[in-house]
Amino acid sequence: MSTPVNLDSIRLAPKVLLHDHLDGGLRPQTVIDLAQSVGYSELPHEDADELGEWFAAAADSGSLERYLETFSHTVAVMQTEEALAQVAAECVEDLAADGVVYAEIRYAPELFQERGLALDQIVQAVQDGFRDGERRAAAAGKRIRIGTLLCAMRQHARSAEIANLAVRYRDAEVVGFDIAGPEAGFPPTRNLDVFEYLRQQNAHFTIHAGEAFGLPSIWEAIQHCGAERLGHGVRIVDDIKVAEDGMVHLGRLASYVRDRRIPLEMCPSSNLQTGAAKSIADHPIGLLAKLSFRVTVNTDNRLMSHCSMSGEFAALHEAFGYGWSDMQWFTVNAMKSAFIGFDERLEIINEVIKPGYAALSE
Ligand SMILES: O=c1[nH]cnc2c1ncn2[C@@H]1O[C@H](CO)[C@@H](O)[C@H]1O
Ligand SMILES: [Zn+2]
Repeated sequence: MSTPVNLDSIRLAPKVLLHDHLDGGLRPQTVIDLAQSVGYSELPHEDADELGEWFAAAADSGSLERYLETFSHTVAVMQTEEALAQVAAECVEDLAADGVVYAEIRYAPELFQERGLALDQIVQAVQDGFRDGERRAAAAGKRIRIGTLLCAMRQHARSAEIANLAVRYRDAEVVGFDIAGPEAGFPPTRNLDVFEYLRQQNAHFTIHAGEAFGLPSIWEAIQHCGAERLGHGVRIVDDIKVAEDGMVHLGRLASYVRDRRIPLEMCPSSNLQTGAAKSIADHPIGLLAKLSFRVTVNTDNRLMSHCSMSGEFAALHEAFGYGWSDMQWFTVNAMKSAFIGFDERLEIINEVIKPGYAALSE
């Protein structure tokens, strides 16, 4: 008999996470502890529960720009190598405890130079933390692997440097590049030379697009920049018409995204907070999954959106009735879309994901 689907059983299912920000996933207590050790006194609360609630409420603003303001606190306490390594190791522990077996975690190295760290020191500290977290998870009986994505901030002008950093560390589990930050006013085409460089290096990249801004941003990300995946990409629904009789018509861009199997890194809870969707039940993920786009489910920022991979799956189960086979589909979609090698992806699908779901749905 199949295991009933609930938050506890979903935590046992193997899950794959492609879109999660390191500086958006700290434990509230760690924010407090690090603030104390680095002498940061601007936190709005000194109690972990209250601080956690504050982040979720402050990020619940209906605007991406205001959502992003909350990162000033997490970024402020991550300015030393020790802090970066601790946050990275705890991130892995938390994901492993939630049943995540493979995750790509992203962050922008340029944000952690307020106290003079060099970009290389930042990347090395985070990589050390991830390896430490993988070992701690293994000691607790959990198998997890972490790939790193380096982000450049759209509003800054350092993307060439960061892309170069990503390429230099690609043999040390930095698996790709991304651009993040406010979308309106900062089109991805500001970085065309950087994307050309990455393609010439045979390097992988995704782009935050179609979250706060619509189709032009998605079109530029794919057709001008050559993004392999879309961070969010929710607004692709603007190119899909569903008639009253249920007939669906895909515009040329939506057709291209579906035909080319371009992965959508969807983050339902985060989208409710930035105003990209009204409720989980209204979230375009339902339609896009039904139309067999290559949809993946992600957390974006576990602290700000007060969420987890299991929590996202549980919310989708409630809104759309998804069961184990749907969750396996999302998970295999994500694993196929990861930036690690084909043989490694296949191994995780066959050795971990399929047996994991088979055990739950038997
Ligand atoms: O959903 C998002 N859209 C755009 N930018 C984001 C989102 N979440 C986080 N960041 C930005 O990415 C930086 C690097 O991790 C964060 O500091 C935050 O400013
Ligand atoms: Zn994001």
